[in-house]
Amino acid sequence: MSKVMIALGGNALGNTPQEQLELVKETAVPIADLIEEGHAVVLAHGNGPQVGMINASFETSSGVDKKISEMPFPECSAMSQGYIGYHLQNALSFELKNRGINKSVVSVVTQVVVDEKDEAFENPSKPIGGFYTEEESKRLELEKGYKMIEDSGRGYRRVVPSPKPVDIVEKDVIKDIIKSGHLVIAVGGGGIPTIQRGNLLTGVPAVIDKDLASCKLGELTDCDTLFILTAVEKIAINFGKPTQKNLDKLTTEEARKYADEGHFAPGSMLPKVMAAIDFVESKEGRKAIITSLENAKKALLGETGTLISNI
Ligand SMILES: Nc1ncnc2c1ncn2[C@@H]1O[C@H](COP(=O)(O)OP(=O)(O)O)[C@@H](O)[C@H]1O
Ligand SMILES: NC(=O)OP(=O)(O)O
Repeated sequence: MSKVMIALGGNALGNTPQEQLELVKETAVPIADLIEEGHAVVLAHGNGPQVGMINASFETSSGVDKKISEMPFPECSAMSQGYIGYHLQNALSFELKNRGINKSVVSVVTQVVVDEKDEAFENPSKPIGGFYTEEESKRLELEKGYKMIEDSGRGYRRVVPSPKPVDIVEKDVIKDIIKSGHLVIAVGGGGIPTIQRGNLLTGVPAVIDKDLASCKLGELTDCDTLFILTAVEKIAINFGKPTQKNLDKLTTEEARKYADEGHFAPGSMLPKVMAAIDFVESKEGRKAIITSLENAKKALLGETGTLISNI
């Protein structure tokens, strides 16, 4: 049995709180399957759509009603961890109880240390919030000073800095929860990005990539498998072209070569592949699997998904 660090992608959560509350019931099933089979699981999730929505809502409301204040970005990250964690806890507890599995599910509001000199602060690249037309995007750039980019043919989105995770502040308590046999949800949305000066931790306006933060948490909690669950069953070269070829297995050297050749889109698949490479190379014997949520069980048995491994 393995110890699995799961990074849950956007399709596990949907785009609105109402959609999310329904979707997490399905999301809980493959996760409970893994637990039922005896695997130890640590769970992380994204927050791009959610943190963007929370921040934009406060900005808009505070412009209309002066009794509503603007919400600083790190607090928006904390709120996103809170409500996503609440939905996941609720759905997972239900699914586990129905199977007679006696485990509590708990979310840890997680702060992740970043380097204040990380060059990502000068180069916003992480898409958040909803999708806009080109016209709306130009207006948002002018009116709100947002930086907007076109996101993989899906429309325009706001981008914010995405520094690399350096350390996880709550790592010891997360390890204790795992040791106690309960299910922990941590580094939600990549964690709240935090600058550390001595004992003082200060949140900063940014969004850490959840796949990179999951890689860091998987290393710190000594997981043997990093499981990146997204919308595709396998990763591909020549993605979206007539020559697309899905990949079953690749070494970190092959993965790096394909990444250098530009096969993985920067705002979406590239960070997943980079997180997988980092995780596999962090300790001999570690492996990473990228697949879809519904294929999680089969992928862990080696029947589908893309396996990144040097064994
Ligand atoms: N080479 C590739 N192989 C497979 N999928 C790719 C590739 N390049 C880009 N993608 C896209 O990346 C998406 C996953 O990224 P994203 O939607 O940002 O992830 P998340 O599930 O974490 O929200 C896939 O659904 C697919 O559309
Ligand atoms: N924080 C983060 O990586 O979120 P998404 O996976 O939703 O982009």
